[in-house]
Order: sequence, then structure tokens, then C-alpha cells
Amino acid sequence: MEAHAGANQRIARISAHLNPSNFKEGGDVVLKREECRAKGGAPGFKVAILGAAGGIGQPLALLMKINPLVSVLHLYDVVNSPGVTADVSHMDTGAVVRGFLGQAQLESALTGVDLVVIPAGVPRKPGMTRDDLFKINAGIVRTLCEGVAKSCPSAIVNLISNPVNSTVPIAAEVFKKAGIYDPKRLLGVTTLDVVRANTFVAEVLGVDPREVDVPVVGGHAGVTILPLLSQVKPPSSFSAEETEYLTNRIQNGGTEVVEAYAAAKFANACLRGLKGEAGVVECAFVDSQVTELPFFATKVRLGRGGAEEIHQLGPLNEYERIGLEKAKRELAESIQKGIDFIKK
Ligand SMILES: NC(=O)C1=CN([C@@H]2O[C@H](COP(=O)(O)OP(=O)(O)OC[C@H]3O[C@@H](n4cnc5c(N)ncnc54)[C@H](O)[C@@H]3O)[C@@H](O)[C@H]2O)C=CC1
Ligand SMILES: O=C([O-])CC(=O)C(=O)O
Repeated sequence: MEAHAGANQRIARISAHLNPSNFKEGGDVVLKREECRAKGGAPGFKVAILGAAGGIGQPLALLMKINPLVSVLHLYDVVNSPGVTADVSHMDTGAVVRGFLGQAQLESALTGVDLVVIPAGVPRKPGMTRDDLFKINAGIVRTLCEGVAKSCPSAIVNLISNPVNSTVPIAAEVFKKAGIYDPKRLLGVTTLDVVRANTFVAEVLGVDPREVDVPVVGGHAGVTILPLLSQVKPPSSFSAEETEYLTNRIQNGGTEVVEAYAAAKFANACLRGLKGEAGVVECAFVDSQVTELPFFATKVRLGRGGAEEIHQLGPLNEYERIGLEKAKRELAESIQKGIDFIKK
């Protein structure tokens, strides 16, 4: 009898967790027993994805569910998160998945979280620039970051929502206002530029992209995306035509295709840093003193505190120096726009 009662309770608890109607009540449906440990027993990090039902959010949720460093995965969105949660939760990997729907559940979605990944907001339609998304996404990012400041102020934040060049400064201002700003813990995700650069350069060189490392600096929009082809590993030289082709293709890759793989790769690097692994280096758009601008993307070393060391630019060739000046002009405006959005 007792064994039956226990089993019934367990079933009731799991059904409650997955029943979409429970998402609407504003209450957190939490499996307490699984609070700290994954079902597989491995201790790991608690990760939240905000915007988890979207084009980036869904595959990202899947990729984080198979990441062995994740023990609890919170999926938050303003629509459709119950279905996405049910779907992802059936995967036979260690992380426990919980879904959260709507503003009333934002606080529960964020409480105790180590890493918050934010792909929430509207994406570009053909013909739009990333800056065209500012009007809608600025407000979304502000609200979500206010939630982070309240519920998990010491979490690492990976900001994906565009325009990254402005949404990172927005997040920084929200965190400053709340008195919790730690520049090391706020990272704009530019990994996709590096992933594309590695792939396109490998195509030109005729090598495996996994052997290629292209630093991409500046920001994450058009001319602010500056691949440093002079610093490619393995050391390679490119003709003027190849340089022009590669730079343009990397800068405009977002009009071809967008992918969650890069977001998952960067989130994984942050978790490896949090765990204390040495030598984790990725490009990211961060609070920076590498140039006169307050934010800039370069390689950063990720550690327990977030972006623990920001790499310098290294030697640039003439083509890259001209590109850098162009990038800085546009970047300065986008950063200021983000700051003004909160300050004015
Ligand atoms: N940094 C990068 O490398 C990349 C950035 N992006 C950006 O990521 C964002 C999302 O792109 P997609 O997933 O393709 O768009 P999508 O429209 O497919 O998904 C966005 C999701 O955000 C949700 N959302 C909207 N308002 C929200 C709020 N207040 N709170 C929580 N969730 C909310 C929507 O319900 C939707 O599920 C866009 O701004 C896009 O430009 C996309 C790809 C790469
Ligand atoms: O280009 C876009 O709209 C999405 C994005 O940031 C990218 O794919 O790099």
C-alpha cells in the first residue's frame, strides 16, 4: 500500500509539473527533490533560458539539456513554454527541466540560477538591420534584466537578443541602477561571428574548421564585426580579394542563416569557466578598456567570475586598422543609444 501511495505521489508531482494549466497560475511548479542534483546524480549548474520557445531558444534548450555541466534547466517564455518544456524534458539526459510561462513566473524562473541565457525578442526580417529591432527588444531586455537583478544578481548573463551592441549597454545600465553591476558577468554573445569566420576561412584554406581560430572583435552588427584575418591560426595569408570576400561574408552571415549552436557553444564555455577549468578563451562583447569605447568584443578568458581577463587586440594590418575605425564609429552610436534608453 505504502509503496503505491509513494508512487502515486510521484506521478501526481510529475503530472503537476508538466500540466500546461499549472503554468498559468503564476505558481512555481517545482520538483523539490531535484533542486540541487540532476536525476543522473551529477552535480552541475542551474541554467535559465529566457525566450526558450523561439527559433534560437528551442534548439538551444535541446543543446543545454544534453550538456553534462547542466543539472537544472529553466525554460521561460511569454508563449509556448509548456509544450517546449514537455518536449525537451523527455530527453534521457541528466538535467532536470522546468518550464515557466509569462511575467508572473519570471522570478521563479530566475531564482538561484548560475547562468542566464537571453535569446528573447523579435528577430530580423529580410531587409532589416539589427538596429531596426531596438524599439521592441530594448524594452524586453530591460524587463528581463530587472528580473535578473532581483532574483539572481550574481548570475552570469549571456545576452543574445539583438541589437547586441545596444542591448548589452542596456543591461549594464539596468544592473548599475539596481546596484549589482559586475562587468565580468555580463557578456554579449558574438560567438556566431567566430563560428562563421572559422567555417568560411576553413573553406578558403581547404582545411577542417575545427583547426581554425579567427579572432573577431568589435561588435555584433555589420561593419562592427571585424574579423582579424592577420591573426588566424594556423598562420595563413590571404589575397586582397580573399580578405574582402571573407570580411564581407562574415559581416553579413546573419542574413544567410542564424543558429543556436554558437549560443550553446558560448554558454558551455561560460560553464567550463564557472567550474574552474583553466584556459577557456572565447570572443565576447564586454565592458572593456581595450579601446576608448565602454564596450568592445575581443577574446576574453572565462573563469569562476565570468570574463576574468580581457585580451588586447594584438597587431593589426592596414586593412584591419581602417575596419577598426569604421567599426568604432558605428559602435559608439549603438552603445550610446542603449545607455540613453535607460538613462533618459
Ligand atoms: N547574438 C546572436 O548571435 C544572435 C542573436 N539573435 C537574436 O536573438 C533574438 C531571438 O531570435 P529568434 O529566436 O530567431 O526569434 P523568435 O521570434 O523565433 O523567438 C523569440 C522568442 O522570444 C520570446 N519573447 C518575446 N518577448 C519576450 C519576453 N518579454 N520575455 C521572454 N520571451 C520573450 C518569443 O515569445 C519567442 O519565443 C532576436 O533578437 C535575434 O536577432 C539570433 C541569432 C543569433
Ligand atoms: O543576423 C541576425 O539577425 C541574427 C544574428 O545576430 C546573427 O545571425 O548573427
